[in-house]
Amino acid sequence: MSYAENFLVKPKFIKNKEITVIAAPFSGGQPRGGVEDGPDHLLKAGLLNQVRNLGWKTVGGSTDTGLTVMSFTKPPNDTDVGKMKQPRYVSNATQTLYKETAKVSKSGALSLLIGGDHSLAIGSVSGVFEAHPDACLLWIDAHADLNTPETTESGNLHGCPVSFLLGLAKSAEMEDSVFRWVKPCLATGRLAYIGLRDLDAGERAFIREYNIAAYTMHHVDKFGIGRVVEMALDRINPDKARPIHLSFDVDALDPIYTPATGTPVRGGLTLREGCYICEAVAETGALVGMDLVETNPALGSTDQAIQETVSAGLSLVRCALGETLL
Ligand SMILES: NC(=[NH2+])NCCC[C@H](N)C(=O)O
Ligand SMILES: [Mn+2]
Ligand SMILES: [Mn+2]
Repeated sequence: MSYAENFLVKPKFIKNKEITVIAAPFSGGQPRGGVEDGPDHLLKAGLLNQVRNLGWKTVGGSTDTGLTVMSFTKPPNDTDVGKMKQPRYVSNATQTLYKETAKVSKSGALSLLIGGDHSLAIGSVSGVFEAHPDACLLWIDAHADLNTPETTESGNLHGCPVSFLLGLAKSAEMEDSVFRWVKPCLATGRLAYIGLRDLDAGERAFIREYNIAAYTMHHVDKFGIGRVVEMALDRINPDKARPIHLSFDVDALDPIYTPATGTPVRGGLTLREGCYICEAVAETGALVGMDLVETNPALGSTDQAIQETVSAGLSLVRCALGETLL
């Protein structure tokens, strides 16, 4: 038995332990420069080889090395639509990503998105759910990213992807807008959050109204991460039959571990708690898609801060792919 075969994750919905990495150097969903360099840092730190060393076959991608590096161009005259900032840029980018991700997922491989800001999840989740329509979504984040074009206070679209996926935006802004292509693919009962600690008023109202499974840092303290993950998965995947998409915003972790990110919030998950979530998902064998987003190397105050953020991100990916299973 080879060293790689020794890793025990047994993917239920993925062909031959195949994976394609999609690098999306995109920052249009928020105002801070640098998050577009996240993928490059993660790749230079050895992401592809680390994935391969866990027995995954990196397949497909534009260069047939299992990696697709996307490129995005800013459309001219991208004026605000309602409160939404850079709506055409985000719509074009996420639509392109959606098509790429759907292709990967339909090929039977696991789709791993490295970002880039969290607006990208409009595309990655749409693409994964096209191939796996019965999937559920675990969203690990300090934020709910559940604002609609009406409720957003900042206008930054990285604060809105979940509302698009759920189809919560009701206004004409959505119907006539550049985001017409987004088909709501997610039901409120298939979404769970872990790590929340910075919610806007509109987001809190939606969580209550739709009874969304939302575990804040308070719940993590109260029940411990083990129970929280169990409760979250019981809510969205009670029969354990559904594929799982894991969308991980590095700001879910405490800024002690991931300082180089655009909207850090103190009082977050420890690195071990973040890894535990990923390990618990790996254990199910049901992972079909993962996003690792919001690594912004430009916001690390020292080289060490950047390096720690990148290596924490890599740990999360490896744990989700089975590194620590015995
Ligand atoms: N993906 C993120 N880091 N999102 C932060 C969102 C912050 C805030 N709730 C907003 O809508 O602007
Ligand atoms: Mn966040
Ligand atoms: Mn986020």
